[in-house]
Amino acid sequence: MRLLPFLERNKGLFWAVVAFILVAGVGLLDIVTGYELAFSLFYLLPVSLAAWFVGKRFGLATSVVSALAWGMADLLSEQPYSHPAILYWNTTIRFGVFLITALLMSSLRQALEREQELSRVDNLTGAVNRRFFAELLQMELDRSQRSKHPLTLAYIDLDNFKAINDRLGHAAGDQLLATTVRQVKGQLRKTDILARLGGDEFAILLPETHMEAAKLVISDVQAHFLNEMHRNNWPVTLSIGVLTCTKIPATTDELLNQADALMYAAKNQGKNAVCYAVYAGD
Ligand SMILES: Nc1nc2c(ncn2[C@@H]2O[C@H](COP(=O)(O)OP(=O)(O)OP(=O)(O)O)[C@@H](O)[C@H]2O)c(=O)[nH]1
Repeated sequence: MRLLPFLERNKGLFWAVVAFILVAGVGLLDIVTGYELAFSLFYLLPVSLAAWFVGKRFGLATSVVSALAWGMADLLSEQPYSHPAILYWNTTIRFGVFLITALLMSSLRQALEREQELSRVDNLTGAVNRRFFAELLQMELDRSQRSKHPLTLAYIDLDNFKAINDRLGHAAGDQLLATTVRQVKGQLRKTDILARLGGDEFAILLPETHMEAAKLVISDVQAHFLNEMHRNNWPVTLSIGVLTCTKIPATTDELLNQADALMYAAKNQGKNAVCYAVYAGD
């Protein structure tokens, strides 16, 4: 099991409490052991946890509390200083170190989140990419297995898309692909997932959806898409294979391959068509 995703399962409140307990624990140890033993490093743990798991603001608050706890430990240890201001100076410097740590941790976290987001979506259209779609599909298959509810997968391929590239240029083709995603997304629920599988191929995952409900969605998708193509004078249609699973296939590939085969059946019917089937196991 990977450690970070495992730790991420806990809520912010949990980490806020952990950070608070750690600061209090380290502060107490610092007081009990006196000024000879250094504990600076251990304050960095709650500061880092707070900034990473809860957020920048809580990281900053933990930095203040940690610097104060350390200052308090110094004060109570009655360590002799050549000037009383030294205690305040040291506390400020420690706060600075904690602050920098908290800011670095929260920036790192934000960069990681941005990176994850970018690795999950297709740059051109903003739809989920193939790799992340496979992960989401697996999660939905598992959920469907538990709930015994059906799910539906639609495999979509644009018809005659190459002609747009050839006639109007690649940029127009790109625009058409982005428009496709916008149009299709507009007809879906928040829980449905639209992915660009590559080139001019897309997939829609409709969780908790049986065939009759899927037919309504697909018919809306098709109607809005064709309307938009007509408006732009783009002679492009959709070939769609729609597979509803009442039993859960062993792998996501099996599901995708069967939906792909249905899409090809629709193409072979002369394009601009939809083929439906139910996956009920072998
Ligand atoms: N503009 C653009 N074109 C792309 C992109 N990715 C793939 N393509 C082109 O999309 C075309 C897809 O090929 P096909 O599916 O065979 O073309 P088609 O005309 O739709 O063929 P049918 O599906 O048989 O109707 C190829 O010409 C690719 O070069 C992209 O990101 N942008």
